[in-house]
Amino acid sequence: MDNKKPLFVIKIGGNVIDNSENLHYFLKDFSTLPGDKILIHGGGKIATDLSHTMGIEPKMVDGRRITDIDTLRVVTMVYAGLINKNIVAQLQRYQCNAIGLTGADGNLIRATKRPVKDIDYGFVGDLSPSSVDRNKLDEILQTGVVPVFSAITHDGEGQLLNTNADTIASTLAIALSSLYQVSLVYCFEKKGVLLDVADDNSVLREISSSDFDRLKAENIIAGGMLPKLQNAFQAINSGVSEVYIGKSEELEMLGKEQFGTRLFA
Ligand SMILES: Nc1ncnc2c1ncn2[C@@H]1O[C@H](COP(=O)(O)OP(=O)(O)O)[C@@H](O)[C@H]1O
Ligand SMILES: CC(=O)N[C@@H](CCC(=O)OP(=O)(O)O)C(=O)O
Repeated sequence: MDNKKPLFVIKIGGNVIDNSENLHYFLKDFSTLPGDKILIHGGGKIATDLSHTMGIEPKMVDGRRITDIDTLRVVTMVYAGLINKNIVAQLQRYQCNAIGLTGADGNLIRATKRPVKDIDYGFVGDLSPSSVDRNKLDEILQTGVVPVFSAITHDGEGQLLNTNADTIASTLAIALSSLYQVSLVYCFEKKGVLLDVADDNSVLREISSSDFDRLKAENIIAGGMLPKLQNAFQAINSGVSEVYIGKSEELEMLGKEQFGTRLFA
């Protein structure tokens, strides 16, 4: 029997954040989840829209943003400022005492600038489980305050780095799995991993890593779902107790009814 305390590590994606009604609905449900919890948010869609407005052409390769110095300024303003502080304020409104963080705050997540190979991603951070100061994060959790992480980390040498929010969520979940019984939940705008991406009723209730390989080969899983599932399977294979992917507006079903897609090793 696992007698570790339960912990929810929940990630919310950019398409939900872009819709204030859906975001508020999600935050209300998030605030009522019992026990310890951490929220990680993206915001890629808003950063892309603002980049266009500012005359900076966004460039994505394999789901990762090429982050030159101007783009780093935009994503820091958008993720660590605008979105992070709005989410924290909304959570306070629902009596959920939250604290907004980047990886630089409290030196909680230290990343490594992605090495230049075929592609120079610029100021993009890569993570490993040792990137996370799990004891410091545990101290924050024990105060009862809910950490809310944006997609910004640092390298310990004064450089901020743009870091994929799905990867931050799985890395935090893995790092904390030695202290907690972690449920990692990816919330986005669809009902789960779908057999037909245009049909919200085609949810696959369970997928294993061999199903993932097959669905990838058949092109049923594509785009942003590929890195999300890679991160999610890494978590399930590295000590995280359970991993779900589902719709942000259905979070209240978690632990009560069937929520989204559950992953199996
Ligand atoms: N089989 C699939 N089931 C669900 N979504 C899929 C599938 N294949 C591709 N996708 C796409 O993946 C997207 C989710 O990835 P992404 O946009 O990175 O998520 P997030 O909003 O959490 O950052 C969905 O909006 C959908 O268009
Ligand atoms: C390096 C990198 O790609 N970082 C991501 C971070 C934000 C993110 O992950 O947002 P979503 O969850 O909304 O996609 C980006 O700038 O798009």
